[in-house]
Amino acid sequence: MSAESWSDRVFGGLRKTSERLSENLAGIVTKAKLDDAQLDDIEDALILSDLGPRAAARIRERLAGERFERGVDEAAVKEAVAEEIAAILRPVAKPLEVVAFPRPQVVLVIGVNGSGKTTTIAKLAHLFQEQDYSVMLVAGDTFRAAAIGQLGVWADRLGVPIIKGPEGGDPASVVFDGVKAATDKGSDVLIVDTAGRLQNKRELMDELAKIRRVLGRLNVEAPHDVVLVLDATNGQNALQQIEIFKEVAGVTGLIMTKLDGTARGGVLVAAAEQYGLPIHAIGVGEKIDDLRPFDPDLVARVIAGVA
Ligand SMILES: Nc1nc2c(ncn2[C@@H]2O[C@H](COP(=O)(O)OP(=O)(O)OP(=O)(O)O)[C@@H](O)[C@H]2O)c(=O)[nH]1
Repeated sequence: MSAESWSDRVFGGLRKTSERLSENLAGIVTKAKLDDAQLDDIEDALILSDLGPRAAARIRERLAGERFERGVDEAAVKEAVAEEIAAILRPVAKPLEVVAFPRPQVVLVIGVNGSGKTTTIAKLAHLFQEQDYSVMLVAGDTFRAAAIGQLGVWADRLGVPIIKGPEGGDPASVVFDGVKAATDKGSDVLIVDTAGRLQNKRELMDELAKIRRVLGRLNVEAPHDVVLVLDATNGQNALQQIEIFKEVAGVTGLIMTKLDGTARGGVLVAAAEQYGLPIHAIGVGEKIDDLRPFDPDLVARVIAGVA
């Protein structure tokens, strides 16, 4: 762990998002009481900050119902916004837990190329290692030699075994080998990388369905988790990806990466409100320990600019 604390990194990572919201809210509250026009402006500001129409409407509702005992000013509004964002995030904040019996717990990781999938797998492996779980990786994206190579480099660095097939090989057969190897070795967690070819929905769907069939034959419970990795810099497109991957892959939870590179981190709130899928962790940097289970209250306060 680097010297900087995790909350400092979340704060630093979400700084742009927080500034965006502050800029959008600046100067809106000008009267002693919030009137409808001001509430409309606040709602617009929240939508402009990528929180999405549903979360924005919910926060508006909350503000309209607030009594603001100590007078209304920007700080009071931000405080109420933070509280409502926390109320949206709390129910979905769920770390990935290793509960599978028999072992291994099979975690299928999906997401479009470039979303940060490979790095996230490495960070997840590290997170599990820190909890004393044994981890094995499967390079299931057999379409790109680079993806296999990159995961291999991470596996070496972390000292975890990795099962690879030949480039162009059948992903389901590599996954099969992975589950067998992890079972034989008694590994606690098996993390499976998959191809992210969203351009060809049919092929992707067939491939994931085949992986599921093969997994199910070895262990009816597997995959235990289907984790979608999203790149926060994609803003509203990230929501579309949830929609599509839910349909093709039966997503069980989300990890949002690259929150440090964007002012669009509000999309985390939109995703939570719109889909209610568990959010397992957030990524705020490229280093191995830049991924942690997320603390909804901390994130809410940072986004709203009251931390
Ligand atoms: N700033 C920042 N960069 C990240 C984060 N997560 C991943 N990255 C970077 O994003 C880039 C893409 O990450 P990969 O892990 O290669 O993503 P991928 O989805 O596997 O992409 P392909 O291998 O191209 O399919 C890399 O340069 C990572 O270092 C994050 O939380 N913050």
